[in-house]
Amino acid sequence: MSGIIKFAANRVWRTYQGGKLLDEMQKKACPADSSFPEDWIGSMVQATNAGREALSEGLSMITSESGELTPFKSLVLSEPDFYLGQGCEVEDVPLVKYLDSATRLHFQVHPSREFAKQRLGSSRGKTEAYVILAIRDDIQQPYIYAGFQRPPSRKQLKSWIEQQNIDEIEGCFDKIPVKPGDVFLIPGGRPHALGEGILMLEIMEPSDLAVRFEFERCGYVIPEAARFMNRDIETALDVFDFSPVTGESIDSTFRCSPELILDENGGNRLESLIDSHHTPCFRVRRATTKGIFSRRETSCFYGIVAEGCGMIKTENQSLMLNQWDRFFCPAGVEAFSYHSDQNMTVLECYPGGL
Ligand SMILES: O=P(O)(O)OC[C@H]1O[C@](O)(CO)[C@@H](O)[C@@H]1O
Repeated sequence: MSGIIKFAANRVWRTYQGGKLLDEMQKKACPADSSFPEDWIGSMVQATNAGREALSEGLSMITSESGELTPFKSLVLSEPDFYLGQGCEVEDVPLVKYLDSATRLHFQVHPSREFAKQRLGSSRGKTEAYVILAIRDDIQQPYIYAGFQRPPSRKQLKSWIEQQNIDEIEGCFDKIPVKPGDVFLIPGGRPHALGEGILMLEIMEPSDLAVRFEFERCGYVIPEAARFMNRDIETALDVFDFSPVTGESIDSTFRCSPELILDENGGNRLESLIDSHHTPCFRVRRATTKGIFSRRETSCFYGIVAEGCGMIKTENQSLMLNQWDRFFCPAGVEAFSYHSDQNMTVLECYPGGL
């Protein structure tokens, strides 16, 4: 395999409900919400699901040229210079997911990279970004929670967590309205919860580290080991950034506005959604094609077809792209072109810090 790789669905078990829209994308006979609300795209990260350790979840599998099912990660590691490019390590490549929530997710906070390195023996934290793709029809006011608008003291939060006083915890946040096309970056340390009825592309540092400080959602009780990353509550509290993100500073702290990189006369457009001035952890671009869009990228990336359909062509390959298709473009494939007469939009997710 020496070119662009398309991925099949890779559904992952989580503690919350959702995934009906992902079932629809997969053209399942009876789409329904379940405990598989996420699809990890070309993932090189193992999921951490307490009580399900015997199962291998998270890692994407691909069919090799000899017909064997192999982890995508093994293929990448067999030829890192071609797939990742020189100087890029597997840990530099973001974890990218479709996430489809039927219910509000539990309140959680992820470690920053520094915290993960210093305190958890992990090279990556979980700074994460959301590109909102769609909202369910029955949701009138879609929202996320992010950052404390009214930060509690550490002591107060500890007691609310111990007593599971979710009303008090929820009172620390304002609902942040979201709509398709919106982009948010949630740095490690910022507490958050995603609202119900949101389909998004989620891009994050490649880890599954989470402090879950709301222990029960919709009847599911999070096992103790999964609450504080198998550590104590003081360690969990150390993860939080308690500094306030007031109503007025929500947008400047979390929202990312697209920046135009290229606008060709014919209607092709390349925009930067997340760049190194937002975070060193990953980059995200949006390519819209009307006609033929010739591109050069020396870095590897995941491509996700968010709208429309068309083709991607290289010197040796010509692949159909339908809406919701996802692929990996190795660093060694520098020149490629998108072809579409329907404004095909591809979200491109790149490693950071290179
Ligand atoms: O607690 P769970 O069920 O693992 O779900 C956590 C989910 O929340 C997110 O961190 C989004 O906030 C996802 O990346 C992650 O999979």
